[in-house]
Amino acid sequence: MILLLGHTGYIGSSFAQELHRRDLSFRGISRSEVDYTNRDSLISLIRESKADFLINAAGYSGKPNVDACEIHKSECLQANAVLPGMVRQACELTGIPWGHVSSGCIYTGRRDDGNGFRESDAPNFCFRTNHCSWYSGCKALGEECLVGTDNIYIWRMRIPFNQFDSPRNYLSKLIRYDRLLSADNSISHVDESVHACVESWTQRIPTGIYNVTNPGSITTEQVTALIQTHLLPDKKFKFFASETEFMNSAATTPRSNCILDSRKLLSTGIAMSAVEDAVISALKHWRSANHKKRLSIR
Ligand SMILES: NC(=O)C1=CN([C@@H]2O[C@H](COP(=O)(O)OP(=O)(O)OC[C@H]3O[C@@H](n4cnc5c(N)ncnc54)[C@H](OP(=O)(O)O)[C@@H]3O)[C@@H](O)[C@H]2O)C=CC1
Ligand SMILES: Cc1cn([C@H]2C[C@H](O)[C@@H](COP(=O)(O)OP(=O)(O)O[C@H]3O[C@@H](C)C(=O)[C@@H](O)[C@H]3O)O2)c(=O)[nH]c1=O
Repeated sequence: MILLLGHTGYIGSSFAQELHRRDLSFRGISRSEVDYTNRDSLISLIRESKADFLINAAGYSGKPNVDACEIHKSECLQANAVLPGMVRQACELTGIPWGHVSSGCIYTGRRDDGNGFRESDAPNFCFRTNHCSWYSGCKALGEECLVGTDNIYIWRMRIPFNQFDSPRNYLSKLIRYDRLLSADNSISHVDESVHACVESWTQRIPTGIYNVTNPGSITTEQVTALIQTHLLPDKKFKFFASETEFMNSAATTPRSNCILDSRKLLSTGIAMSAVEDAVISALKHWRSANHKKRLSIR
């Protein structure tokens, strides 16, 4: 039996669907039902439910985006840095393995050799290095609280998207933002990523950190061109002249635009589609928010 923390969230609900689709026995837990942020409550829950795996998809990601984490600093710190360390204690004391949803947003740019960041590379967009966002700093701290843990999968996703129009979907965001930042990013098709995370447990691949992004990277301009080709041929996109202009007019905190190397996951036999193919697939199967009519442009 799998315990799923944060099943009401954007990423957590995708895990719930994937577990349901596979007919795997699981129980989604919400803080309103059991306060899993309390270590003893979580330990009791693990013991009573006889769980043999736990997925932590709970966290504070900010709505509509990470700018909100600059205002709600204590919630972000508690949910992204303190909670993982507390879940670690509960899982270690009860002896169950677990998976933690982390973020590739603890990096910026690419490695000095031009390649994507590997799982073994130290974060370079965190409180220990440069000027990072509060969110990214807290996510990196959360991973620090897990150093030395056995029996854990740390799944790093980035900028989720899929075929369902939603305020959290990267494709929906690009369609709706007034102006766009030019960037090159590794991104995660949510359904494929969650499938890969669950697969890592069902196949019992070696535990550790995994970058769970679609192989490769994609620029904002490439994504908008694909949106025009496959969904909205008449849509015009406007871009910021620079990151400075983006920061001055649309954002309060810097964004982590970065490239991750996802070959470690692939080496275990778990494959995700190339990033451009994943974006095209989402656009070809696009479903508007009410799942009935196609997204209308302003
Ligand atoms: N969305 C994204 O772009 C990405 C998210 N992630 C990570 O995935 C995890 C989930 O994010 P996402 O699904 O976007 O977040 P959501 O806000 O959609 O859901 C998070 C869930 O976490 C639970 N939660 C526990 N503590 C808190 C708290 N203090 N404040 C708010 N919610 C809390 C809530 O469930 P309940 O109240 O039912 O217990 C909530 O539904 C986070 O760790 C995030 O860092 C990683 C990469 C990308
Ligand atoms: C606000 C804004 C962002 N962008 C760009 C910046 C960035 O490249 C991309 C996404 O930025 P947003 O601010 O929408 O999303 P952001 O909150 O930065 O998204 C991040 O959330 C956390 C939870 C994660 O873990 C990350 O993986 C990532 O998904 O869109 C624009 O082009 N125009 C805008 O007006």
